Amino acid sequence: MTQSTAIATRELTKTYKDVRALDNINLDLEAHRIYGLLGRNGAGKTTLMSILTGQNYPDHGTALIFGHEPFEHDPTLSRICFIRESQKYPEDFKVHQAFTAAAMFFENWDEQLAQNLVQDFGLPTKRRIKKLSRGQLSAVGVIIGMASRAEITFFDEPYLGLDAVARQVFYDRLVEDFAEHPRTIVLSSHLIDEVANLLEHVIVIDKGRIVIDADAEDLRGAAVTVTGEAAKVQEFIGAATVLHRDGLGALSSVTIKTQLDAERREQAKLMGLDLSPVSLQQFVVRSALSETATATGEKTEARS
Ligand SMILES: Nc1ncnc2c1ncn2[C@@H]1O[C@H](COP(=O)(O)OP(=O)(O)OP(=O)(O)O)[C@@H](O)[C@H]1O
Repeated sequence: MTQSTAIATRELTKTYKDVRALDNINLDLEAHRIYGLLGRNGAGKTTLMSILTGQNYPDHGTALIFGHEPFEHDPTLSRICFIRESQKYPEDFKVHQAFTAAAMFFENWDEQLAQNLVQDFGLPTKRRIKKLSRGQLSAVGVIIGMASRAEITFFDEPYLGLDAVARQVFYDRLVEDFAEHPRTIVLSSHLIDEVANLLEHVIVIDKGRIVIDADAEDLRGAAVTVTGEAAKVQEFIGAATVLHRDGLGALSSVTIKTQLDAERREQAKLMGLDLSPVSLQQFVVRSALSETATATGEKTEARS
């Protein structure tokens, strides 16, 4: 753990009866970066975030936030904001009362930012929270998460019900505000391509295990899809790791995990092969599936 480590976990494990929700999680998250926590339904994202925010505790292992275990540790908890998909507010609270309560709790609260976001989202602040639409409720969480300016902010799929325009407002404002006020953001999302440009680092969890923990920049261009005559595709890819394989008659399209240099690209061209980039979403989906297949003894090639 270094000075700039915001979150460190070692052998973090959590089991619910017969479900191993987290299995030996070892992570180091640096301060002042935007992390994507990605994974399928039930992968363990919420469990991990709830332990990191002191709302749950592990069976085994440690989770340190700025060097402290967060569970019932108020000085640490006051540095964290956790916005969940199913965020609960006190019964009968109006929107502006939720903001007032948040302003009292978070010492870096920025009221002007909150007001600007209220305008951006067109949120009726005098309405009772229980009367809000699903998207408006998400907007309340997004505003609290951003205006809190907490040193670590967790957004657990905060966009439920937000339309495409509102989601884009969220992403744009987050990037703008982060540039002026760097902090650690952990964003869990299923909409990987939508958030891809925001993320500096990507953590993918599958069945409670970390399957990818890498800088987003390294993942862009970490795979390529080669399409063309099946025999030539096979000759070109050689022993590269195959993430996905599709075939139609004599044609095949194979996604391989590799960075191609100019020479290899030229070679593909001379062989009449097409090269297409792989989006972060495709890469994550393919890699997670191939990791799962490896772990269960299946052959990736058999999964086309
Ligand atoms: N309180 C609980 N009791 C029993 N099982 C639980 C409990 N909370 C979570 N689980 C199980 O632990 C696993 C991980 O759940 P978790 O909510 O962390 O996943 P997730 O990645 O956040 O999923 P989603 O994307 O669907 O929200 C799942 O199999 C889930 O059913």
